[in-house]
Amino acid sequence: MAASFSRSPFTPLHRQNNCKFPPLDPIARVHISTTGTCSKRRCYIALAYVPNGNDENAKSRELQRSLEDFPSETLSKGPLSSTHLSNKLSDRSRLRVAYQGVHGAYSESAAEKAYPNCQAVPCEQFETAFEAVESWIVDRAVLPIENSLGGSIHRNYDLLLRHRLHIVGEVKFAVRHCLLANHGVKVEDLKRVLSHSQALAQCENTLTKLGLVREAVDDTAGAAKFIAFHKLKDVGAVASSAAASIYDLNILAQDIQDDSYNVTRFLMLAREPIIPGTDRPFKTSIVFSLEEGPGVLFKALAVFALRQINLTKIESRPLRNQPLRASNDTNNGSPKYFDYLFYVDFEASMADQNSQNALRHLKEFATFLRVLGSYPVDTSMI
Ligand SMILES: O=C(O)C(=O)C[C@]1(C(=O)O)C=C[C@@H](O)C=C1
Repeated sequence: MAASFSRSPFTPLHRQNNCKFPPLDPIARVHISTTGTCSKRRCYIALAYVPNGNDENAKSRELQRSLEDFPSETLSKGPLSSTHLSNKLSDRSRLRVAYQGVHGAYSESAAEKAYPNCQAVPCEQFETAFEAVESWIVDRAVLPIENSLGGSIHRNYDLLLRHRLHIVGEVKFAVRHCLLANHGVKVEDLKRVLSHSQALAQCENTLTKLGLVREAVDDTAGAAKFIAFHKLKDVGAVASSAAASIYDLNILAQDIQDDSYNVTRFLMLAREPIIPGTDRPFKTSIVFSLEEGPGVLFKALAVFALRQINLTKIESRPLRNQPLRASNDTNNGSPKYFDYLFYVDFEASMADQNSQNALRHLKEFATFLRVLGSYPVDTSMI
């Protein structure tokens, strides 16, 4: 039987016709529906924060978003005003932090590391976490952006651009994977293994040696929950030791990641940027696009090199919704180029004159430039 995990951003897993997944945890699991038709208990959220950008404005104006399984204190018969919402937020002593996955996911632990004593709020998809912050349902989101073994989480790069949240911090989290199975199941009984695609990639060598068929699902803890609920005897899960105890599974093998140093970097996202400082090491994340032409990327990176600004990450992503561009010597049959967005992290604060000069220089020839955030570097030892 193939695990049927939800791919639709708004369909709760347990509502899928062919999935007998258990009901979701009692703790708020945020489902934001654009149609507003799927909620048991519904609360209408007036979006107090209207992001810039025409698309987003249009979407925000719809205003009616249903929220399922949201704590009753925030449910109201009529639409909530922004005043209601901000009062609710200020009443609360604990920061509400959205993460993707279910209880026991690494992202939950990262959220708790980033914001100790927070109330971690599980979300089905990355996009749901972005929307939960934008619509004031939660205060922050903590989402993975890259891993030392598996590389970039491209989806979150794309969502950073599509949404208007600000990066206000980063947190690095050591990921130690276990092979989990139901009690009484031995390694040799296993035929398949479920986990998040990143987790499967991080355990490539071990899983290949064991000859297990890999199946990607939404998150590691969700995989553990699934095999436990269905009492599967020939399917294992790659997840944390915390997930093993939460879902009462046996740990067949520990530290199965390909390298003992397996670190995921998470971004902390908020509606408002923080004021960049110079009192401690800061990092700045930007995204830009360039004209096509020889040496243009070289020129863009030189604005940092010339000022001795160290780059820590560069990622390119396709520029969506933009037709392919023809080369300069346009004639029929001439080559067409893909357009790219370049995401760059550099080690400097936006409060530094040096950074401001670099970005002013880049703006002279970039076709698009946005600062995603300037935030303290996570210098904690892993
Ligand atoms: O599935 C989880 O437990 C997650 O928190 C997601 C996630 C990811 O998206 O990369 C987070 C950390 C690990 O790298 C593996 C998976």
